[in-house]
Amino acid sequence: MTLYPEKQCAITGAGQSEVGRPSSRSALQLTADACLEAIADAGLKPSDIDGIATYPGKSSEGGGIAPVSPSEAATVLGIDPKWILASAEGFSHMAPIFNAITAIACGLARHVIVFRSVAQAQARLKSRASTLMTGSRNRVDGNNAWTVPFNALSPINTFALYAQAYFEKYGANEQQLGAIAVNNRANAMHNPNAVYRKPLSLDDYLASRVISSPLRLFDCDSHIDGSTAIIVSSLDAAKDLKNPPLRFESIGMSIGGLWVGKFEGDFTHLAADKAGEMLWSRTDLKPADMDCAQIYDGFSIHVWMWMEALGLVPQGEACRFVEGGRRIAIDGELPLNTGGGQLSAGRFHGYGHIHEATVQLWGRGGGRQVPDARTCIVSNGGYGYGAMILRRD
Ligand SMILES: CC(=O)SCCNC(=O)CCNC(=O)[C@H](O)C(C)(C)COP(=O)(O)OP(=O)(O)OC[C@H]1O[C@@H](n2cnc3c(N)ncnc32)[C@H](O)[C@@H]1OP(=O)(O)O
Repeated sequence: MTLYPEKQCAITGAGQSEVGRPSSRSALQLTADACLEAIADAGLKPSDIDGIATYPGKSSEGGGIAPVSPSEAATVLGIDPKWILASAEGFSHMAPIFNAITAIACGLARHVIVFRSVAQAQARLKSRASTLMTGSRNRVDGNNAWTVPFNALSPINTFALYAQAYFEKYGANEQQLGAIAVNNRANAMHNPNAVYRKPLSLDDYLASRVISSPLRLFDCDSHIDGSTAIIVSSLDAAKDLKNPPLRFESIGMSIGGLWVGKFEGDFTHLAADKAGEMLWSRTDLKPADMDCAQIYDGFSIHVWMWMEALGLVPQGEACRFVEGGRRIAIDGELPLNTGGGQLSAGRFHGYGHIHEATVQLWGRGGGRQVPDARTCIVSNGGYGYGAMILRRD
């Protein structure tokens, strides 16, 4: 019999700090704000939390990408966790959540707090180079050795290649890509925590500066300071809490394929399709059963590639599906990135998407609420890949 650890777990609380460009609060203060809000949202006390995890763990490289460790957070929260995940690299930014699920299913914890903090806006004030792939170093290694020597100093240079290849293979155009940015911004206007809330038209998009052809300013996510936290609880422990549990219906993960591997030389795919295959193999639900979708958007092109990898649309069809924005709007057939995504709400490394899934499933979306949303698919990552389906019964 197949065991599905995720089906024994649920999200029971969520919190998000203020989001700044930059914030006047330190990364640790922002983390405490988000975590305390999530704990209170679940109807728990800090002493109830017995596990803690973050992505990717504290980084000594600076750049504000991983400014707070689980032990620092545990200290300011006054919690005494029995299960701690100090470094969670691997299959995407969802790695600490999937690890928390495993720990809970094994009986090592009942309520795990998972947080993601970023201080990239503060870091950029100190050094414009801080968010380049080289950081402040003059040597690179690992995966960056495949790109940096060819002058691809920022992820945008890599993903611009993907966008160009997609345009050429599937006959897509910039108006279709612009539909992602315009849709996200329309939704962000109803999200008080989004960093960009000024109206954005397709003409504004087309008039914006090209950063790395064909990607423009509004195709890029934006560096921020902030923190998001969720509480992952055992289903058993979730039953008597404040919020209806948001069950993990299924999870999927994969890694590889960006630099070398299956799709080497094919810039129209991500290896995210393996995460999609795993996701759908663990549920009876189908893509058409999704009430909304929070799809990773480090750059707008990620959305097309993720939609196809998850089977939400056939390969090569995402560009036409999103065109004009009607089908992906809040009242469309697949409401997409309902909180503004990273393009308009800020670069939370996918944790904004997870937070927005909880907003929708708990009916907290106000002007951006999808009526009676009960299922939400969330995807995360552009180098390693994670996906999940959350549902409210
Ligand atoms: C797997 C992955 O996730 S890969 C994705 C990785 N993501 C990235 O690498 C981040 C990509 N984004 C960037 O590098 C930067 O945002 C850039 C290059 C697009 C823009 O940076 P800069 O040219 O330095 O612009 P700068 O940050 O000075 O901003 C100037 C103004 O432009 C506007 N602006 C900047 N970035 C954005 C954006 N992404 N969206 C909308 N408006 C923006 C804002 O009005 C900003 O003013 P503000 O600071 O008051 O908000």
